Amino acid sequence: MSESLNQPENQPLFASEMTRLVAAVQQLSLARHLNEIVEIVRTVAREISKADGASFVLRDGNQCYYVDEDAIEPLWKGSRFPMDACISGWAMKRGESVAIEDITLDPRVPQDIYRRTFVRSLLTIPIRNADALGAIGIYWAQAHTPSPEEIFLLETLANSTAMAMENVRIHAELEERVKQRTQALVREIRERKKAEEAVRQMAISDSLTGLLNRRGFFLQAQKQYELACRNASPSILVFADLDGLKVVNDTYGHRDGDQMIVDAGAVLKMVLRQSDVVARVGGDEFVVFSMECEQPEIVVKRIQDAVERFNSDNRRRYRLSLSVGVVVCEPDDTVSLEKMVEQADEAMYREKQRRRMTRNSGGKLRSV
Ligand SMILES: Nc1nc2c(ncn2[C@@H]2O[C@H](COP(=O)(O)OP(=O)(O)OP(=O)(O)O)[C@@H](O)[C@H]2O)c(=O)[nH]1
Repeated sequence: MSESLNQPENQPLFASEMTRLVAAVQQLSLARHLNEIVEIVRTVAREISKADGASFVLRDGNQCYYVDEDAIEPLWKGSRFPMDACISGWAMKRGESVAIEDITLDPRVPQDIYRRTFVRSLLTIPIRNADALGAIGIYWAQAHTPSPEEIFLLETLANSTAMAMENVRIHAELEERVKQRTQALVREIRERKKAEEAVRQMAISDSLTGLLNRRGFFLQAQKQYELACRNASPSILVFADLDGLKVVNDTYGHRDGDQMIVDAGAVLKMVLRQSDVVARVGGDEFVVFSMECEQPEIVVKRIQDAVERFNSDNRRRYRLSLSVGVVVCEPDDTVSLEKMVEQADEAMYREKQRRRMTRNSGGKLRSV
């Protein structure tokens, strides 16, 4: 501290400005963004020095960026000057405050930049930690030589500013890290959920047809069956089995056999309602649970008509043929879904036998 700070006549003035500075330092310690710091510093710098203007300058690479100002007339807000071409750059580079009573007489001052301003005297205080961060510029319209107290107060303000800027940088870095970690976690959770859903789908799906498999069928149909029982409404269970798949496999190969299974699944899916639960429950066996109860004969006819349409619309090496059994499920939850699948299977089997007999007796039902 310089000698003049101890002089009694300076104490009252110094005390009120010190109080203002302490308040500013507290505010700076709480600042979380650079613009808060800029606002505090440019205002307090002018108040403490009773100056006609104060500006906040940031070092931006090799340039001095005049971020903001508080002055009786506009100065250079928003402008950038090379470090070597302005007094803030000079102060930043040397880490020294510069006081100039008459700017017109100082060769370091770029006259063309100052000529159109009110500035007659100036004081520039660098803001630094290990590196130059910026500067505080204070300007007077009349000739003024800043006192050591003024310089001391403004240098203290500059030091607190450097600390506040470092806090803001660390805070922003932490915030960014938290943000990135949070985004990574959200991505991880989303991907895990997707993977879990894919595994769940795989566990209940038939990979060849994309229909539900046996497990998926019982999971979904059971829910619908319970709902139908609660609503006391009958539903239906369809069991369909391909005719002659073995012959197709043996004659044309398994690729055609697979295609026949896929075709059968597609026909069933097309014929039935969106809400019906359709599954492939065995090699060439399909089941359907429908909450829309219809006469079994009508359901069978709809399926057989669709099979016929398929055969006439598609040029496959085989003819699609399905034996279909249908049971009506009364809303009686003492009868299990498994039991009803069994009953529909038996109905299908009877139908298959009937078709076989028809075929053997010269009927036209030919699957290949
Ligand atoms: N291509 C293919 N064949 C399968 C698949 N799963 C089972 N099969 C075959 O399907 C045939 C089923 O034989 P069967 O139960 O006698 O059925 P079918 O030949 O349709 O005879 P019917 O039902 O009596 O008309 C067997 O030869 C199985 O090997 C599959 O995923 N792809």
